Amino acid sequence: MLIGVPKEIKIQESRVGLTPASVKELTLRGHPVLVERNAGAAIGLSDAMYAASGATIVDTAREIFERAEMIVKVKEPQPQECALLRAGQILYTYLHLAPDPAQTQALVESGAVCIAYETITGPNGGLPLLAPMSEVAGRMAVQAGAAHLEKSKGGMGLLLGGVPGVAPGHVAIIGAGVVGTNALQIAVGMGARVTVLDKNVDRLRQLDLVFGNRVQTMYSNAHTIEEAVLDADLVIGGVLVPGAAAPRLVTRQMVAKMKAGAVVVDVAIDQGGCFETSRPTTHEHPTFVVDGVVHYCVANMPGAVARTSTFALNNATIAHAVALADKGWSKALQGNPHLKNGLNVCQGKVTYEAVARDLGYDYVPPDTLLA
Ligand SMILES: NC(=O)C1=CN([C@@H]2O[C@H](COP(=O)(O)OP(=O)(O)OC[C@H]3O[C@@H](n4cnc5c(N)ncnc54)[C@H](O)[C@@H]3O)[C@@H](O)[C@H]2O)C=CC1
Ligand SMILES: CC(=O)C(=O)O
Ligand SMILES: [Mg+2]
Repeated sequence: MLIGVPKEIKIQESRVGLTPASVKELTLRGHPVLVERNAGAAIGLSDAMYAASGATIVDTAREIFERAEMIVKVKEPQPQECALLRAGQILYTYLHLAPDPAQTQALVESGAVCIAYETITGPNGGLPLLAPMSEVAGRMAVQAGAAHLEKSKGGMGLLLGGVPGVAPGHVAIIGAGVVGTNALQIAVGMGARVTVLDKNVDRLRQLDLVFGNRVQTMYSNAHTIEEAVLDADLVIGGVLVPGAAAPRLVTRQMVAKMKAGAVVVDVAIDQGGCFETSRPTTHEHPTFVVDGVVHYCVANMPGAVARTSTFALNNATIAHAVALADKGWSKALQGNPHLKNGLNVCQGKVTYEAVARDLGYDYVPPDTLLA
């Protein structure tokens, strides 16, 4: 199968869909790979490294989209990329469709076979192709939050870990999944006081066993969320209902009552965000202020540490890329129910139930499209 890797074009996005090592996995199995010139140059992955792994370097994304049978990317296709997709072509990347009707419409119209990293499941549960980026974003969330608590960034002028004789800041983390757990690790490491909320009590139990009295665990409901958010200096949103738009758990009224100069980092923004006041921002302009509260809502946080993120992502994506290339999409999906859960749009149909429900499409089960 001919595979294509265009250079990412989202603002300040330097990750790349395949590393040279991943390219080699594919070329060694007889699958030719086209890589756009300079696709990995910004993170030290040169065209020469790709060529040494057997890739052919091509000058334009247009040529890659025209020729490749499978496109491997990182971020959701931007409008000019959607316009280049072809019927029957495989698109293997993050999509985050539920909060993005325009992209969904474009993918439906393309007729392409669109497999979303973020809804592929794992044999032990969880979302193994989302997890590495959630690890990155969860760790970064505390870093970003701490930086924006500084006066020069609009915050209240608070050092998260405190100093001897002065109390540390309070970090409230909503969602105790991969983002939440990684944020918690860093916040505890920095010496902050930490509260973590989730609806999944088993998850809270596990964190309690590991972190003991260094974190306070709370069952998540409207009451506990309000209590935690109003007392917090930094609130991190990391909730997820897989594939669906994020629940708006922190209301505009709660934000209005937060401390002046507090910071919220809405990691769940790529699924629409869990603060009513959130809207997506970019690494170029990462924050805005509502009612005196600094909002950091960057939808591609791992793009800021693109080198680490690219290697971590490829560790999780390459096995399915190889299966898709070896078997073709239909056989690969028939042979693996977890990969099948990644199919969001296929040949003009919406094949992921939560996306169909949130955006008002008819849901077509993937099995009806597998030959
Ligand atoms: N902005 C960015 O750059 C990035 C964003 N993300 C996003 O972060 C979000 C979280 O991802 P993961 O941690 O991997 O998901 P996860 O599935 O590991 O964890 C989500 C947690 O949210 C909890 N949850 C669901 N409803 C809740 C509620 N009402 N109250 C409290 N907790 C609730 C679940 O029980 C689960 O423990 C996703 O939307 C993901 O796409 C991930 C990576 C990068
Ligand atoms: C998960 C995601 O959206 C990202 O890594 O940008
Ligand atoms: Mg994102």
